[in-house]
Amino acid sequence: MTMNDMVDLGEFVDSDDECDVEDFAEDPERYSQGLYYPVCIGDVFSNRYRIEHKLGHGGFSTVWMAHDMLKKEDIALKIMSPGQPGEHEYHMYKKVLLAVSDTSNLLLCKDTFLVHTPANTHRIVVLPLQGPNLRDYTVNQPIVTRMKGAVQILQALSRLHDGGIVHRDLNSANVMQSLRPFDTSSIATKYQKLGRPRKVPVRPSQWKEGELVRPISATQDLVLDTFFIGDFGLAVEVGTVVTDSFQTPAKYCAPERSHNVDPSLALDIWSYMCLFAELYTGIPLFRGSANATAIRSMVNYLGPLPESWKGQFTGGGSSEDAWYNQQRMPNPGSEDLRERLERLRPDVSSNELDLVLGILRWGLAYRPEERPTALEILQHSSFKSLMQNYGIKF
Ligand SMILES: Nc1ncnc2c1ncn2[C@@H]1O[C@H](COP(=O)(O)OP(=O)(O)OP(=O)(O)O)[C@@H](O)[C@H]1O
Repeated sequence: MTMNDMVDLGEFVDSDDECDVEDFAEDPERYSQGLYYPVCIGDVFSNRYRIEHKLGHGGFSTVWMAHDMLKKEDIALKIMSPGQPGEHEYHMYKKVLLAVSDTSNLLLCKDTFLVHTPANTHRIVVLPLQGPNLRDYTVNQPIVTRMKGAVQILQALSRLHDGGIVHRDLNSANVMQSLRPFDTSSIATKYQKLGRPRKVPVRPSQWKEGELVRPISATQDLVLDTFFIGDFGLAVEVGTVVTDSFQTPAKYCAPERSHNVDPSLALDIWSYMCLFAELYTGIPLFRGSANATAIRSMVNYLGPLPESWKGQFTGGGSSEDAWYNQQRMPNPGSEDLRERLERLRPDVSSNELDLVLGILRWGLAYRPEERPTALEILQHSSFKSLMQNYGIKF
C-alpha cells in the first residue's frame, strides 16, 4: 500500500451536489435516533476491518465495504441497528449454517462482533463482499444472465428449504450478484473500478463523526453471473408462529400473509415467482408499496382471492369485496397476464409464453398448500424447457 492509498478517504461533495449523495443514502434522522452507527471512510473496526466504501442500507442496517487487513481481502460489514432484529438475524445465520448442508448461493456471516455507543450496542456481521442487488441492477443485464439468476436463486431457495428455513423476505433488494475479483491491495485501483466515495457529513454531528456515502456502482464488466440470497433478518424455522408485523415489501409478499395465515415455505415460493417474473420481463410483476394496492394488482392478473379469506384482511387499510368475488369480470381495457408478457417480451414465441404463463400460474396459486416446492419447479419440464431456450442446463 502506498502513502497515497492510505490517505484517500474519498471526497466531500459541495453543497450543490449533496442531493447526489443524499438521494442514495440512508435517512440521516436514524443516526440522531441512535438506530444507525455513525461511520466514516477510513474507520477501523475490531483492529482489523478498514472501511473503504459504502454498499447499501436497509431498514435495520448500513452496509459498508471494508478491507480485512488480517486476511487481506475485501468484505462487507453489516452494522445492525441495536436490539432484537439484529440479534435475530445473527441467530438465523448460525441456524442456517447448522441446518443447511449445502449453503452455495446463500450469503452467510463469516464473523461477528459488537460495538458500543454511549447509549446502545450494535451487532456487526462480516459477510462476503457482493456486487449490486437485483433491484438496482436487473434491467441492465442480458436476458440469459437474468435467467441464470432465476435458476440459481431457486436452487439456493431449495437448499434453504431442505434445511427447514423460511426466508420470509425474498425480494429484489436481497439478491446480490458477485463481483469479479480484482486487485484488493490498492485503494487507488479499487476506487478506479468502483468510483471514489462521494460523501456528506452526517448532521447534526453525533457522539462520533459519521458520513453519508453514495454506494458503489459497479460497471457491467465487474459483475459476474453468480447470484446470492442474503439478509436472513426475517428468516424463521418452519412452523414458527410469527408474532412480529415485519414483512417483505408488498409487491413480493404472498397474499395469505395479509389474511392471517402463518408463514410457510410456500411464502418464499410466492416471492420467488415475483422475482422470476421480474427477471423474465425486467420489471416487477405487481405494483404498490401497500398490501392493499399490491393485492389489487394481483387480483387484476390472477383473478379473485379465495372466497373463504373474505373478512380476514389484516394488511392495513380496508379490503374490497371485489377481491373475493368469484364472478368478478376483469376491468374493461385492463391487460391480462398474457398480454402483459407479450408487451414486455415481444421477442419471444407463443410457445415460450405458454411455458412462462404455466409456471407463473402454478407458482402463484393463492392457497399456499397448492403452490409447488422449489424442487418441484426445478424438476418440472416447463421450467427446464424454458431454461433450455436460453442455453441453460442444470
Ligand atoms: N454482502 C454484501 N455485499 C454487497 N452489498 C451488500 C451486502 N449485503 C448487503 N448489501 C447491500 O446492502 C443493502 C441492504 O442490505 P440488507 O438488505 O441485508 O439490509 P437490511 O437492513 O436487512 O434490509 P431490510 O430493510 O430489507 O431488512 C442490500 O440491498 C445490498 O445492496
